[in-house]
Amino acid sequence: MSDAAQPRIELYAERQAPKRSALDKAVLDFAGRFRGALSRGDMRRMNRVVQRVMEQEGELQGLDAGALDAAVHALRLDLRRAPELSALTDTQLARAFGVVREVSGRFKGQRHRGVQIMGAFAMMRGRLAEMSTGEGKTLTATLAAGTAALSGRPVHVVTVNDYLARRDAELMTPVYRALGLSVGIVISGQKPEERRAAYACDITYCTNKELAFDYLRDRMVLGQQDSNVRLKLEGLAGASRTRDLRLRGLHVAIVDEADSVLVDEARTPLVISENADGDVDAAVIAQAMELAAKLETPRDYLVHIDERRISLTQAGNERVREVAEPLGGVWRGTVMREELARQALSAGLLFHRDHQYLVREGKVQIIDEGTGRVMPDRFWGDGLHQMIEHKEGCKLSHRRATIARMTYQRFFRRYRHLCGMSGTARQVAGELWQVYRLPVTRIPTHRPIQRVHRPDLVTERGEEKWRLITARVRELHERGCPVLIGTRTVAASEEASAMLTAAGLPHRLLNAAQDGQEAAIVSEAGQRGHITIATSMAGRGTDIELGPGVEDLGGLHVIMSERHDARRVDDQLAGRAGRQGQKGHFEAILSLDDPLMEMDRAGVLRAVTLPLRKAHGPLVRRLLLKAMQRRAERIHAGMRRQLMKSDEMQTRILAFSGQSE
Ligand SMILES: Nc1ncnc2c1ncn2[C@@H]1O[C@H](COP(=O)(O)OP(=O)(O)OP(=O)(O)O)[C@@H](O)[C@H]1O
Repeated sequence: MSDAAQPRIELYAERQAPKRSALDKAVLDFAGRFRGALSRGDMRRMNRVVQRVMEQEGELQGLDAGALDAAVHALRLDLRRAPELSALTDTQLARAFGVVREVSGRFKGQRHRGVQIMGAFAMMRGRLAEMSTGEGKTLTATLAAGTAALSGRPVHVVTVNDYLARRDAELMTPVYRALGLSVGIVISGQKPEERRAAYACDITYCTNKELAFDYLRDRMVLGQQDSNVRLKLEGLAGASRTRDLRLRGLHVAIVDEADSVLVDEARTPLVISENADGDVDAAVIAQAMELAAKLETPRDYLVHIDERRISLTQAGNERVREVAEPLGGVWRGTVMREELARQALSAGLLFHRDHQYLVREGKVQIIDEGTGRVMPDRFWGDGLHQMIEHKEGCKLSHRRATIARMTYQRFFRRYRHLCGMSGTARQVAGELWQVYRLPVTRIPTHRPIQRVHRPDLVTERGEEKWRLITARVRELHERGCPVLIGTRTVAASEEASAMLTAAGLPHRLLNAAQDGQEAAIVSEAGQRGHITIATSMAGRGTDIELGPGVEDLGGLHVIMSERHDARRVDDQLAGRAGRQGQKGHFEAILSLDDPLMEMDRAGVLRAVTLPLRKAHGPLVRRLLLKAMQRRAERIHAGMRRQLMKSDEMQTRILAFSGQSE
């Protein structure tokens, strides 16, 4: 790329949060309600860009290889003049999309469709393009990533797991290479030099987790100040400190599965910890667990299942003091002993094997409840991990100390240009605007959706539910229809597998395994006669191709056996059927025994609605479960707000002591 003009990009660029008054913020939050829907004018502009791209098709297809290269070169020179991505005009975008589309047609055999051009246009305008599952988001990203990279800005294409990062990068590399752009991949297990080399490429495909942690490590090198200013001030370009940096700043992020990355993952803070000096005091852990066994609910403590929290009552505090104070040591401090008691109660009551964690090779490994995947490198803090290890009879792991911490919310807000794609973002549009100032724009589908949604079936009891599911699966299987059964947790998928095995129905079970294997199994789920069980999130982002003759049988049949805490995850599961205008069926077979009903802690709603359920049956049961799901969504949104608040507060406090990031 030495032939092109030097891009005028900043060293380690990132956006500084604008200082706004509370009133300004409130006005902006309010205005956001109207930002998602495109105005008629915006719509006209978007359609005009699509039209202009299509109009160039003849001219561009007529170019020979040399002439197309020259067109790419001219485009690059033109795009590099823009001081900001947002300054690119519609005419420039239309030309860029036209050229990238032609290159994609020649080197990949796929020309972007009108709706994909719309999605890319929305992203170049700093929006989140909501495109239904199966609409080809991977290809859509090439228009935006290619254009942004040709303008000289480092682009990060962010996705949810290693498998997808690698797969998407490899799939699209022919297009980028033909545009003269280099592509890097950042996934887990890579060394710092490999990462640095990948981030030095024009376009880097990476997972949100690796990216955010690499940034966090860079911040530890750079310290607190505005990094760009600091680099300039200290004249560090080329000096040793920049050599330690991994990224080149936060210029452009294109986030795939954006609701999962920006909203769901945002519930967990990013923490870099290291093995701390000294072992965990095994005696204290054992004492805490013994103490917890002596406490009784509701006298001593209350369990808040929905918020996953335990609180001690006045009597409980007193009891803890009585039992623990004589033990001496850490037990003498009131705050400490109450915290230990709460943690020990949580370890026993809120964290369950095969739900929140697995025990593998004598180690407690956390399960990501959203994806059902195991996260071997994560640990619960404040002694909780060790208490669970104690409970399971495992060897206690090392004590860990936090050395840096931040949230995804804070991280992604720092991008100069943030945009994304998702099949399901509308339900969290308010939050995406409030947190990231990212409006959601709905893009129409390429072909009309043919998926049939059957009404939910809700039984009173779990056993009845599984009987119905097994019967339905058998009926479909006998006709040769492929069936995909979605469960919420690993444990539930195993239960489902046991049921089907008992019923003599051959199936493939997919949970918490490797992403690559998962994707392979999910992608085969559309073959005639296949039965597949998967946790709701497994295989997200993988295409399910229908086998020969399967469309005539009604396409893939998806059965949801449990509602997830968020409607979006259910919608993702439904979207596995009827992709790209193909035929497909979706139905939910649920029960009032499902864990979602735990939200109804004391069973009040259940008791109140019992006569109604008797009189009106299924409808009331259906509404009851929906109400619980809304409640779960509200609680989780509250937890994310709380995390953001505490993150902001901590930044303010730590900024004084110079420890944050
Ligand atoms: N313009 C196109 N021409 C031909 N085939 C296309 C085009 N765009 C996408 N496809 C094909 O459509 C299929 C679905 O694409 P992809 O998996 O990217 O969808 P998606 O929107 O990411 O789905 P999900 O929301 O489930 O992640 C792929 O097989 C892809 O090759």
